[in-house]
Amino acid sequence: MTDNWNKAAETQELTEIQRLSEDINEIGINNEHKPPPAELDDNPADASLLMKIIRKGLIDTKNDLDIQRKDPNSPLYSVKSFEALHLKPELLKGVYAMGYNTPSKIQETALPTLIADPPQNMIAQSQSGTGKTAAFTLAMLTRVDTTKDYPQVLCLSPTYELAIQTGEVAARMAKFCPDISIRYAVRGEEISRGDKLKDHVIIGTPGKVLDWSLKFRAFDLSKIIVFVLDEADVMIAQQGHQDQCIRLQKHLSKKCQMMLFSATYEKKVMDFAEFIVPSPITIRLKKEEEVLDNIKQYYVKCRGQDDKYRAIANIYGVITIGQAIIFCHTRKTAGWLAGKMSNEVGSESVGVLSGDLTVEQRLAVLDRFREGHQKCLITTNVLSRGIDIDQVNIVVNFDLPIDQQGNADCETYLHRIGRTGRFGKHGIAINLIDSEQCMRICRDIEKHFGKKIMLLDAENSDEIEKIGT
Ligand SMILES: Nc1ncnc2c1ncn2[C@@H]1O[C@H](COP(=O)(O)OP(=O)(O)OP(=O)(O)O)[C@@H](O)[C@H]1O
Repeated sequence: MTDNWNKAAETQELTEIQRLSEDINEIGINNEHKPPPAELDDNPADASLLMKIIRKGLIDTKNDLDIQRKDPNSPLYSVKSFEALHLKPELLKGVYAMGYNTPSKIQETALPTLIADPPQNMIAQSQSGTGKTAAFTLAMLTRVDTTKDYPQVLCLSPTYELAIQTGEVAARMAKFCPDISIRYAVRGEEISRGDKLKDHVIIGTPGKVLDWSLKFRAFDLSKIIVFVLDEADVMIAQQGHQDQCIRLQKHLSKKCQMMLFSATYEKKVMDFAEFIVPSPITIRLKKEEEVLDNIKQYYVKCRGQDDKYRAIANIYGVITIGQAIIFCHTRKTAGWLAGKMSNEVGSESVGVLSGDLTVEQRLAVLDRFREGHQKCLITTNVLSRGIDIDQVNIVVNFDLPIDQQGNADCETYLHRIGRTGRFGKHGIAINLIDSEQCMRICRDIEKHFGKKIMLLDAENSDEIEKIGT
């Protein structure tokens, strides 16, 4: 009886929620002639329903995106259309075929400069998930001369997965440019001695590109007219990558246009970038702009590893999680956590991606997650940068990111939490804290970005419910 009553009440409530959500979507923000839904503010019952709508994510996210696009402080703000950016008609068609209607701030700001003549070097910073890939990819494709059959554009990424993802974006953008040929230079792709590449665009990781260009002489670096470093700060700051990138850069012609993109640049990295890139145009964010407002950050106090696991289980039990990425410090912890979670929810729902897998295994895990077969991906820093999966609404730092000295690694933190809240979506970042030292690191991160990381009691389901997106 009580069950039926509850069900009836639930159905009525859902109908109410749907009605209200339709009203809100209908009013929309595009329709400036209609008055705001004042009655929602006035009626407390409606107001609590509104909260539920927001929590259930029933409001059309398109409207939310539109709101952000009209806010000059948002990284999605733009005043121009893609047409006004003077892209080639085939690329414009590609952009629209991808469902992009208007450019983001970084696209609007960077693209006109990147495709103008004479070519200019650029070091650009924009928050995670704000469309940097499209910005540099469109610039790369614009520069290709298909009457010449040799590599002209070289784009380097720090990881295999990111190179593949960028290549896929470039291929989709170039859908209406059938003459442009793109080649991946990543582990698993092989060429033979004596091969001469005819592809216009090479996208790969530094080691493989070095092999193909300098060892196999499969293409001539001095003929490259555009050189892109994605995740540029890590490419020029991390020892291994730095040596490789600088070796490659030495063989480029003086006229080669250099484009460096990232969401983060530590001061000394930016200084170094400005030193190695001749006369760059620099697009920088202020420190307080780096963390996106659409990602809410929390910390949970835990008593050890098992307690951290329980916190995740509690959160899972209460809020609707589209997909989650959980970052661990080591492969060992990732494996341990995956084992525990698999026991509880079944191994088919949990993926683990760490550096000990083969590239084929890594790609297969990522594909399964991207296609939504797995709801939760447990990983290490290998996946902290660039990976773009729309449905990820929670990032958990099972272990906070630290540098080699054991201090807060603020850049990695920003990239990790940026796996959620892509292109204006709402996201949640949860940091699990199990020691004084961890708490100190959390505070350092908070101070560094000047954005509050709020305490969340993972034993309190009402509190957890409030943070749900
Ligand atoms: N103009 C646009 N309109 C709509 N969606 C867009 C637009 N530009 C990019 N996107 C989408 O936004 C998402 C994030 O873009 P992208 O991966 O390029 O971000 P990013 O700035 O490179 O992030 P990160 O710093 O994490 O590498 C992608 O899913 C992309 O398809």
